[in-house]
Amino acid sequence: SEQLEEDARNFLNELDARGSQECTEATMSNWKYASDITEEHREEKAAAQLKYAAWEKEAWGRVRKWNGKWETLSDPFLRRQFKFMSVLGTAALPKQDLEKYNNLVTEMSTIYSTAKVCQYKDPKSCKLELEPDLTRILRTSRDYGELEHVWKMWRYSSGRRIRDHYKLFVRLANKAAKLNGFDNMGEMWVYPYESETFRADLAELWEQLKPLYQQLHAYVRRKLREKYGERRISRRGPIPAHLMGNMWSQDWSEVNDLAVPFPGKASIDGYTPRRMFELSEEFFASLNLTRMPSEFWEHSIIEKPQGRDLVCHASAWDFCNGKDFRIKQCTDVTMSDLLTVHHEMGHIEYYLQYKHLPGVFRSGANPGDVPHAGGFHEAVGDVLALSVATPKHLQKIGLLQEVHDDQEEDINFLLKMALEKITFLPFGYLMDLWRWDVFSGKTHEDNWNCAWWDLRFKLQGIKPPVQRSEYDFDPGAKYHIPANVPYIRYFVSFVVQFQFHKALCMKAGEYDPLNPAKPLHKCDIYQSTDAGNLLGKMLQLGSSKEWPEAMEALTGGRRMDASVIREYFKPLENWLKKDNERHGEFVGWETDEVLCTSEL
Ligand SMILES: O=C(CCC(O)(O)[C@H](Cc1ccccc1)NC(=O)c1ccccc1)N[C@@H](Cc1ccccc1)C(=O)O
Ligand SMILES: [Zn+2]
Repeated sequence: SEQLEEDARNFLNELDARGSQECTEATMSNWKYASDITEEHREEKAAAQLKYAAWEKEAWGRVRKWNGKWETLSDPFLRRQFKFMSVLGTAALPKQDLEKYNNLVTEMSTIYSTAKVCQYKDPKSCKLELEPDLTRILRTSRDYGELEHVWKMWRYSSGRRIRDHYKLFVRLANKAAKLNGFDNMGEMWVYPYESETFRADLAELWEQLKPLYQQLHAYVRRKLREKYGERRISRRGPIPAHLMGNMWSQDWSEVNDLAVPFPGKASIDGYTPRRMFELSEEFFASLNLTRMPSEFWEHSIIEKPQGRDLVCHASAWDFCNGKDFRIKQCTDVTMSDLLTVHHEMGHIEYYLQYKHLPGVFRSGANPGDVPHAGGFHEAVGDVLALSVATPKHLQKIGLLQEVHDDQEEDINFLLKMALEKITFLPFGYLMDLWRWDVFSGKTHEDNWNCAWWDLRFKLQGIKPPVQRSEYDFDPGAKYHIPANVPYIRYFVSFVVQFQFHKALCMKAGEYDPLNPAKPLHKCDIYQSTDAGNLLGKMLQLGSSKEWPEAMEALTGGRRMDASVIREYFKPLENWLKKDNERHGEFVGWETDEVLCTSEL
């Protein structure tokens, strides 16, 4: 009835106004702790989280009174708000359990963010931190022993120390999931993807992408064998995990110099973090998207503050008041961090584009909210970075001197992109494959670490440089596990970002499937307001529409489609096949080594 619609609209508006206020308060306390880890800030954050949970419970109780009525509303925009607000989340836990749950996540995240490691050459000096120290060593050192030391000691100082916290966390997480009507927390995490076939679709995407990954793996293994010798890198075995230039072997682009036969690297020396952020803002503005508000520049933390502990892992924050948006990032002046800058700015741009929507359609950065269409949020900045990374664009902005537009440079460029994008796929997939199995009980806590290395071997074709056991907890050495941030969103993003890129490139006239002079990997959408307007229209939807509908608005398609990323890398795939054949490389990996012993 008209009256019911009217009452529902008023009811939701009132909840939304109060919810934004509560959200602002809670986010501020969360920010203060994440940017300055002190006991006082920890207590304040804990209290604010309980206060926010009390509000969520009150709102949920009032929404329930509409059960049986809201389903009959004719406006889908209203129905969808009720649908989202009907799932309470972890606030469903009894107060003591919720307090314990929150404290465990904060404690695990703090152990991770404050972990220190001793120098390889000087065991008495133990002040090395993940950012920037260990990240730099992993990226620049080619000393096998030093890399092994850093890889092992990081896991000793982070993952191993949170194993027991994680046991209790899993129990409480599953208790919360059951109180929400889910079998376990893994089911609650995939619910926002609103698709019965979501997990099957992911498995199919990986099957379609595995052949390309295996070709790349075989090529890189040969290059690393040539560098470190046959004894360390066997012809048919998995690659030792500490040699890929990244602490988690999730991005191999830093071994680019070993893998890519030619120099000609772009350099960002002489830049400052502020310039890096302004460069990114410039790109968004060139697309007729929104520039950063003044509060952003005023309150963001874009360089690591000295003299205090903080969570350095990058994040983008929405303070729920339509004005205050911030990034916290311990920016290092490197090309890799320039990509992270675009990634974080993409989150902020999404916030800015959908800030007019009701709060329930604005997915937040808080790990608590499982953002709907999480994969899109993770893709926005990366889509722009696909244009920025092209030699054509890097030369345009003065980050690359000479550009010769030939086949050699093409393969060179595609190899670097594959070392960043293709090598990530198995990692992006296995992170939650492992966690879903842990939440469902399929992987028992006595086998956590060896189940992790089974997946790391099976999907990534890597092995630990030193044997592991169940005294270790290597998943805990990756931020998103102690911080309880779901990860499948990144796998989704790495697939859909190429679908978005293709649609925007066509709109910008930069890509033409019938014109070999305009292949997808050479496209740069910079300054295309047509492309920007199309992207903006999708961003303004937030999660007010189901994600296939949002995708259709941009790409015309409704499914995740691996054929686009395969098309982008086609020239490289052909080149790798030929090169691996020419060298008689074995494609794939096998081992009879025991990577992890399950004795406790
Ligand atoms: O973790 C990140 C970047 C941090 C973030 O922007 O995804 C951040 C993670 C986070 C931090 C604190 C609480 C929750 C999530 N996510 C956000 O800031 C965020 C999340 C959802 C909505 C809006 C912002 N990237 C992943 C994967 C990745 C993505 C892109 C390139 C390379 C690698 C990684 O580093 O392993
Ligand atoms: Zn992100």
